[in-house]
Amino acid sequence: MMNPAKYQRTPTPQLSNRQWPNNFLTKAPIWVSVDLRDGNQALANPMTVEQKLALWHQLIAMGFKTIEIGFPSASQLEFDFTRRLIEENLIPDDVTVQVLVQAREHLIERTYESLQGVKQAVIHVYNTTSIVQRENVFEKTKDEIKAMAVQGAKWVQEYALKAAKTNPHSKWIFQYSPESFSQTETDYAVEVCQAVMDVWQPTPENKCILNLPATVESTSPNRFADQVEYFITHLKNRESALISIHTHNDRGCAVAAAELSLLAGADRIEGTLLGNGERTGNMDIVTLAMNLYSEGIDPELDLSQPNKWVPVVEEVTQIQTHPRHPWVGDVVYTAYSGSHQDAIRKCLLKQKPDAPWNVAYLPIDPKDVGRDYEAIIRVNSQSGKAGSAFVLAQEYGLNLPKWVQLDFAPIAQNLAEKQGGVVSHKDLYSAFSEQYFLTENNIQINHYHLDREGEIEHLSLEVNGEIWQGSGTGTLSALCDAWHKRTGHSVDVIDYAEHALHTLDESPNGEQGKNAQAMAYVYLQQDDRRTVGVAIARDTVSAMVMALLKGLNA
Ligand SMILES: CC(=O)SCCNC(=O)CCNC(=O)[C@H](O)C(C)(C)COP(=O)(O)OP(=O)(O)OC[C@H]1O[C@@H](n2cnc3c(N)ncnc32)[C@H](O)[C@@H]1OP(=O)(O)O
Ligand SMILES: CC(C)C(=O)C(=O)O
Ligand SMILES: [Mg+2]
Repeated sequence: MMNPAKYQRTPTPQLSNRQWPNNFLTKAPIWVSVDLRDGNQALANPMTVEQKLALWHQLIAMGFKTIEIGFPSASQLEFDFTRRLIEENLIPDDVTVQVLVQAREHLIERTYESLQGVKQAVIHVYNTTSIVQRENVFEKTKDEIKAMAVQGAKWVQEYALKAAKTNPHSKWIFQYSPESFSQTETDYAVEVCQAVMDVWQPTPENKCILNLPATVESTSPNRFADQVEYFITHLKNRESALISIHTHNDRGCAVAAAELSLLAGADRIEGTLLGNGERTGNMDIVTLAMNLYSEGIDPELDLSQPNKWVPVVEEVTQIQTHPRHPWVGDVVYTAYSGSHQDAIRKCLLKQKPDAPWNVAYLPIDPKDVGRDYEAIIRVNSQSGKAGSAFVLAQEYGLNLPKWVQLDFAPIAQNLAEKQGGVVSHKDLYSAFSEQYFLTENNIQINHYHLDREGEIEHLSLEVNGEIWQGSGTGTLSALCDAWHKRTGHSVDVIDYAEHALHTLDESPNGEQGKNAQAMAYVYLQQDDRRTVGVAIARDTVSAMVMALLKGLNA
């Protein structure tokens, strides 16, 4: 049985003059991928060294400059992976590796051992400061927990000095996390971090990193931002620390919390690609980076080819990407519903290549992340005329006039209802051509002849072996006249449209060349019936004649 009385709100500081809601983001934060550590520790089957290497290379290719590679003191595999990166010289000069360790001496010692010969590394030490863990896990007072942090900071510093004796060229950067910061009294978190800084004595030129985790997300993003703003504004020597944020997604708001933390003054964000991580995951760097991108901010990560990096992430985590995952899911740029399709089609027609992106229902240009417009609109039973028109235009170059779109809509709808899912482009085109195109089986036109006499055109045409003749102010009206003479029925052309159609033709020597054909559409009124005819032919007149004949016989 559900019982909300069982739960209570995590206390967060009362800010009387909070600033973060007034701020805007203007640049990307310092990104830190923790896929190889936090992401990895959440997997039922942790990554092998080879899988870690595959992901490492991918992260480098995407532009990450700090990568938490693991917990080298935790297992031989983690240790060996660290050694492999160093010994095989796989760490580019502009990339810094980061490693996690508890505030325990033997683990810190082993961590430095794993890093022998590294050019530069972040030693990330943590201990929890949260109320629940102080009371129930560590059974320690606030002062005792602070002492653990101080002791950890001292060991980190001492072992760095020892390492400098054998490897004077290694540069060490110190990072401390008050684990479960978001479930810690914020003034106490400041006190602990201040004590750690007293040990490390960082300066603005040689900063330490203070990483503030929402280890378990337990407040709303605005209250987490309050915690961060309180922390930053109460830290004495803030200019000597980089403020880093590490959120988890228990309430589904890890990205929002990180984004608001940046408004509150944070410099650096830790997270994973697509949000793999403990429980509901770590903060998804892809989502946050793309959020910035969609507001015109350079994310300083290359996320343009999800088709390359998503499979790597899926392979090492054995987790499939949700089709509606923000920015990169399979269907996130696809519209099935009629009014969305209509709006997208109209906006895309108006979108100028160099103008700011201004397309309804598409927050970014799908091409930026390697998506074709072809996949944007898929026709099913929820689609309207615009969906079919878009597909036939994108895939087959047909610019259907609105009256053809309207005429074809029920046919496409019928097909979608019969098939019960998405109608393939091919099926849609077949339905269209079956409905409208004139084929040689229907009618054969052997030749036609046009003569102009002043304003009047005379048309002579052989249809299925019979000669038709008529006159009018143009080819269409001459043809309508010929029809009237033959059948006694009058026909009016309500509308007419034509356009060139470029198709690729294969020449006998195998080379492909462009071939222009003519597409014609006619909209006719015969007695009380309205019909549509469409045709493709070598020249405009033939297309017009054939379209009209098709319309007449529809
Ligand atoms: C929020 C996070 O993501 S934190 C990172 C979590 N990641 C991992 O734990 C993965 C790697 N960890 C491991 O492989 C193992 O935990 C090891 C090898 C590091 C340590 O293993 P063990 O020594 O067997 O201890 P175990 O994991 O059970 O840790 C519990 C002990 O460490 C202490 N401890 C836990 N965290 C810390 C810390 N940050 N600093 C100091 N002590 C700590 C606990 O109080 C407990 O002590 P006790 O044995 O005296 O009761
Ligand atoms: C070790 C820390 C940074 C962590 O992963 C967490 O608190 O979530
Ligand atoms: Mg974490």
